[in-house]
Amino acid sequence: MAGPTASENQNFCFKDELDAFKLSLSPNKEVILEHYLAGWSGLVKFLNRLGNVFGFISKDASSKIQILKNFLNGEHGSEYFTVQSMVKYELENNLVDLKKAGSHPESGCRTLLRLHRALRWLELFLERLRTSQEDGKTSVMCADAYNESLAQFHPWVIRKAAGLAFCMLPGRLSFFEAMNVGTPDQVVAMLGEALPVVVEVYQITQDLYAKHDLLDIP
Ligand SMILES: CCCCCCCCCCCCC/C=C/[C@@H](O)[C@H](COP(=O)(O)O)NC(=O)CCCCCCCCCCCCCCC
Repeated sequence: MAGPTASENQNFCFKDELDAFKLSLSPNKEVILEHYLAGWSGLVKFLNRLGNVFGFISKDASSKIQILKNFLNGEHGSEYFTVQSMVKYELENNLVDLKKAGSHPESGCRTLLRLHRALRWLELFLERLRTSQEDGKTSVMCADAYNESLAQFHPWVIRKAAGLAFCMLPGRLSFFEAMNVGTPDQVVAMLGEALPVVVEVYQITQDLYAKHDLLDIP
């Protein structure tokens, strides 16, 4: 795998990507979709830098980001300003398949739920990275975080493919370097600052989805 060139590095810093999640929190603690999606796009950009073996993961994430962007830029875009307004709008207008896939297989609510579940994986993985020792293995941290979160929603074949892809992750130091944040200590400090934001965005969305009984939509 060829590493990123210096000029690519100038355009990328993992901290910026996580900052988008901070921006996604409105003053009254709603989640602004545009910034939430920018956060995800940044993560996908990072994943693409790690190599082609993660292509099937980044493709799926990108297509979900795109579905939501299309709503945001579409005729009813203003209804999609926050995750809260999206849920209200789609539910009030019967735009969500709540029990089984029907006429709205790609609603904003179900699409965002997939990313939301992945955000929990991100939280667990980043926390493991943050507290890892020098000899820690990113592949193990990633697999443990996945098994504790997203895996329960995936069929066997996806779990298998994901497990194989995790083995191709670079070691802890190269991984930190790819983040382009600075020394390992600086990466750890940045993660310590960024993680509470990811946790908060996750929790707000989780509570909202639980309140509307949306956590299991197909
Ligand atoms: C750094 C290693 C990255 C590993 C990413 C871990 C998550 C593994 C997810 C495997 C997903 C495989 C692709 C297919 C998924 C879909 O079946 C499934 C269900 O969708 P459906 O209901 O429409 O069918 N989709 C999903 O669950 C959504 C997955 C979204 C994954 C987003 C992953 C973005 C990764 C960003 C990596 C950033 C790493 C940063 C660390 C410092």
